Amino acid sequence: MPKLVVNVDHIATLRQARLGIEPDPVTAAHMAELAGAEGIIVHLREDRRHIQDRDVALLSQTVKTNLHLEMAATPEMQKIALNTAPHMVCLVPEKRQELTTEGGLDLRGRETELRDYLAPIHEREILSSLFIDAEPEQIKAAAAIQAPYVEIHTGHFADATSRTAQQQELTRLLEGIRQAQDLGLKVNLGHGLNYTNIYGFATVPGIHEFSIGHSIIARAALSGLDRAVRDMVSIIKTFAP
Ligand SMILES: CC(=O)[C@@H](O)[C@H](O)COP(=O)(O)O
Ligand SMILES: NCC(=O)COP(=O)(O)O
Repeated sequence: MPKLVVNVDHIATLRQARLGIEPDPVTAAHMAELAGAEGIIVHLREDRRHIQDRDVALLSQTVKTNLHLEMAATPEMQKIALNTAPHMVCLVPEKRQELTTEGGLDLRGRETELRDYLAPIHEREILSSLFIDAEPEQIKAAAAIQAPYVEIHTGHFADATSRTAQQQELTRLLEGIRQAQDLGLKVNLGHGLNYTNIYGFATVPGIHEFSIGHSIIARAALSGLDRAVRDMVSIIKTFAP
């Protein structure tokens, strides 16, 4: 059965609105784990718009399941990853002006660079994942970089504005998932997934994890974090193994 890994970035977004101390993403992570999350994700952005270095340091000591650190492939983030030793790092693209992640990494021509970038992380026995679009060239490049996981970007599927467009995006994702699995990559899915669109993946075999943040935190704002996580866990537990 796929795991639910909860991204607590937007607990920190609310905290940073007043540059205060609450709500604390560290507390939220613990609550999410108690509610059934099998991992916690934080995206330490270069601009620190939400998750702070303090959050990553504390979470690396307090998360009982698995901590996933999303980060740009920079020397600063490599040093932080090596110092905090999360269970997994996920390399994601970043643009300061973006509202949220807009797409996957472009791996083409960067195979050697990223394989070298990940080498010290792998030496510390930290797993790695590459956040990519479901494009054949990107999936082939991910296999060449030898990161054990890919996280296939589901944002275009989530943002589709018609059923036809959503079905086209879902078909593209399913083809990408199959190609990645055929190349021996473990497949996670994430970005923009919610309590409705996630059913598109209910019968897809071999998905390792769903990385979900915004929709869970949005529901939590109205019905509480425990309920929001339990609701998503109860959906995913009905999915194909
Ligand atoms: C990579 C991804 O899709 C998200 O996990 C990422 O965290 C989105 O960035 P924000 O959390 O800043 O919206
Ligand atoms: N990598 C995707 C993630 O961690 C959460 O993305 P979202 O659900 O906040 O869009």
